[in-house]
This record gives sequence, C-alpha cells and structure tokens, in this order.
Amino acid sequence: MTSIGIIGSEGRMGVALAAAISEAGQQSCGIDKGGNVAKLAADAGALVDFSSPAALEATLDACIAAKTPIVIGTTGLEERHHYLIDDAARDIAVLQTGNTSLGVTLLAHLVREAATRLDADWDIEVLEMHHRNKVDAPSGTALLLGEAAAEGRAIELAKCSERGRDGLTGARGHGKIGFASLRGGTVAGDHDVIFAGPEEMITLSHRAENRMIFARGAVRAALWLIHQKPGRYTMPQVLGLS
Ligand SMILES: NC(=O)C1=CN([C@@H]2O[C@H](COP(=O)(O)OP(=O)(O)OC[C@H]3O[C@@H](n4cnc5c(N)ncnc54)[C@H](OP(=O)(O)O)[C@@H]3O)[C@@H](O)[C@H]2O)C=CC1
Ligand SMILES: O=C(O)C1=N[C@H](C(=O)O)C[C@H](O)C1
Repeated sequence: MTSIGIIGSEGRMGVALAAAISEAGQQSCGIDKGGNVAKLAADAGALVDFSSPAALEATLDACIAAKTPIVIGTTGLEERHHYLIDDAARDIAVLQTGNTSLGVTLLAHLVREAATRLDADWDIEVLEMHHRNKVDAPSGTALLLGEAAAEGRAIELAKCSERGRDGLTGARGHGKIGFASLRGGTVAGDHDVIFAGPEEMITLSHRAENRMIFARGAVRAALWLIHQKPGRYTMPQVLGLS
C-alpha cells in the first residue's frame, strides 16, 4: 500500500482526493496551512498539491530533500513557479497540470488537432465557468487549452492571448486566442473552446460533474510518478495518450 500525502487536505480538492485515495485502496496523510511539509514528504510515497501557489516553494524544497515525487494540481501559478518546478525536476519526478481529468487531457489533444487544421480565420475563444469561490482566472485548464491551441497553430500563447476585455477594446486581433471567465454557484468546472470561423462555428467542450474526476486522475498520476526517474511529466504520459 502506498501512502499519498495531500497538501491542502482540508480544502475542496483535499477532501475529494482523500476519498479517491481510499477508493484506490491506498493510504492518505495530509497537511493544511501551517502543517509540517518536511515530515509529510518524508513519510509519503508521493505528494499531491491542491493548495495555493504560495505553498509551492516550501513544498518543492521538502520533496527534493526527501526525494519524494509530486503532482502539482494547484493553479494560478506564475512564470517563477514554473522555473521552480523545472529546477525541482532535476532531482525528483514532478507532474504539474491545470487539470488531472482524463476528459480534459483528451480535450486538449482534440483542441491541438483542430487548431492545426483551422487557419487564423477561425477565431479561438476559451470560455470557462467555475464555482463562486474560485480565486484565480483564467482557470488553469483554460490556460492549458489555450496552450494546446497555440501549439497547434505553432504560435506562442504569451504573445497572442487576449484576456480581460472591458470597455472600448477595439476589434478582436487576427490570430489571437481569447479568454473569458464566468464565476457562480457550485460549478465544478466547465470549459468550451470555440473555433469561430467564416459563417460556421465549432465548439469543443468539457463539463466536470464533480471533483472526483480530478481526484481520481491525481491518484493515478501519483501512483505512476512513483516509478519514474527525475523529470517533468505530463498527464498524456500518465494516461498513455502521448
Ligand atoms: N489540477 C486540477 O485538476 C485541479 C486543480 N484545482 C486547483 O487546486 C487548488 C485548490 O482548490 P480547492 O481545493 O478548490 O481550494 P480550497 O481553497 O478549497 O483548498 C485549498 C486548501 O489549501 C490550504 N492551503 C493554503 N495554503 C496552504 C499551505 N501553504 N500549505 C498547505 N495548505 C494550504 C487552504 O487552507 P486555507 O483555507 O486555510 O487557506 C485550503 O484548505 C486551486 O488552485 C484549484 O484551482 C482544483 C481542482 C482540480
Ligand atoms: O478551482 C477549481 O475548482 C478548479 N480548478 C482547476 C482549474 O483552474 O482549471 C481545474 C478545475 O477546472 C477546477
């Protein structure tokens, strides 16, 4: 039996993750804000982080010291967090993703394929809706889907995204990838990638019916990561889709 350590154990995802770990016949342990991350990393076979970007640096340091692999599901990460993850991946196995579900992993593949085939006359818009308590926007999943679209078009997302439209914005930029975020109610996570072309439109969508889809994917990733050498891994690798 493997012990999987949860960072953010009292949060919405932490609770779902403990249920998924038990469902998989494994053992969980966890900490929330103020907990001893060094001890958790030393005691667990792998960690899964669903907490806050502010926790990441200390968590990675603890994982490196204990040589413990980690799945990072926390979103709202900035460029500096990705550098920290790249550094950590020299010493331990790390998987960071905005969405651990099978459905979104496959959706990203479909978005990349569609963007490869549809030229810039097809405007790409990523629309997401989440529950009222979500603190970051656009969602990590929306950004992951935007990256997939940008990869399909062989462009750099940072240079072609349109975010936070408000007021006199001017016309939409040709070839841009737009993002829009809705917040309300208890929505677990809805994502649409819209390809709006000349007089026709394609929408690729995913609806999360509850958080267990993310939790089960994270458990699968953690158990897979335990057998990998140091490096930075992706969900398509875990699910055998790449
Ligand atoms: N990749 C994926 O598939 C998914 C990613 N997520 C992401 O996971 C994260 C958590 O989401 P959710 O569970 O809904 O959020 P919650 O706010 O419900 O839970 C986060 C928990 O982490 C705790 N926490 C905050 N800082 C630390 C710290 N330094 N060390 C340990 N624990 C800490 C919080 O404590 P306190 O309340 O006291 O601050 C809280 O209990 C978000 O970034 C979300 O976007 C969510 C779903 C799926
Ligand atoms: O905060 C959430 O709830 C979710 N966060 C992730 C994201 O930012 O994409 C994944 C999922 O959509 C739920």
